[in-house]
Amino acid sequence: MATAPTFQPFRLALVQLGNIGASKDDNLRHAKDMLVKAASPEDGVKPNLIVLPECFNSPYGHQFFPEYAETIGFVTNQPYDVSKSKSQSVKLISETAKQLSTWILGGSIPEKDETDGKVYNTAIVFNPKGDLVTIHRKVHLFDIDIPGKITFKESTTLSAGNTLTHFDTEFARIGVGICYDVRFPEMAMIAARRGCAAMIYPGAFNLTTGPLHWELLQRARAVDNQIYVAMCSPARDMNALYHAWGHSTVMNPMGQVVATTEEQESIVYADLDPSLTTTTRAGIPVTTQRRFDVYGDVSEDSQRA
Ligand SMILES: O=C(O)CCC(=O)C(=O)O
Repeated sequence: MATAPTFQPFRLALVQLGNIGASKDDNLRHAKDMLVKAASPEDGVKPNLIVLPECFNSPYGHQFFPEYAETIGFVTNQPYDVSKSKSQSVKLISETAKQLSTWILGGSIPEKDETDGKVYNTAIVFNPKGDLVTIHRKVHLFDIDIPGKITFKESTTLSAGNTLTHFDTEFARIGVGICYDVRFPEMAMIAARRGCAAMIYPGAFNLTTGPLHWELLQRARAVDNQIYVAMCSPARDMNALYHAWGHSTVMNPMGQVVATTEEQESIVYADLDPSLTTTTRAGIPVTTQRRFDVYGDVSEDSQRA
């Protein structure tokens, strides 16, 4: 894998999007309006990277995924022509990234792959020219059953992705996961060991696991790996079938909350600082104290990134 770009200071914005309803056109229009708003904070410092939440163009629920799914047709290491894309969401977020001249991690959308007929939960990443640089298909599907609290089975209609995803910007290498992926420490561990400055997870926790684990998991991934970790949720809508936790958050490599919010629609800004990563790693040097003679290095055996 190529050497990671040097981590430079950069500004991240998380759009905790509200009003995600049945109309995809309305959802996309509102996502665009909020991206435009996020690009113009009050202090005038435009974010380098703006993130949307999981499933920003459709209601969240396995029954909705096939109906809202779009064909993207992205193949790693092959040129992708957005103007010929069949995906309405890809076209719109691409156009917005270009208009704002900023990176956009377009949360996730239900994606139908025409070659295998399967539906995935897929994040889409655009550079400031509007090119689709990579996609990430959720690797760990959200299948849980906590009796009397929450039962959810994404695998009813979704298939799992099989690759890890990192992308290089002019300011850092960034790792991508989606929501439930945050529970699997290997993904963040591999990303950190391959030079990612941050792991970003569009996500939509709920009112049971949100208060229990949302912040804890981000804190854990950040402290384990001494990286920044961010999660971007939809706003909570008590009229929707799924009640998202909200609380989009950015955690620093010391495991401290840099920026967060409550459950309503909002935009969270954070300035990511490479010198904090450096001092964290120098002060608590776990990155050089690992005992790979006693246990394996999971980043060595994972080829797919
Ligand atoms: O892990 C959790 O508790 C929630 C995960 C989730 O909502 C998701 O993967 O969409």
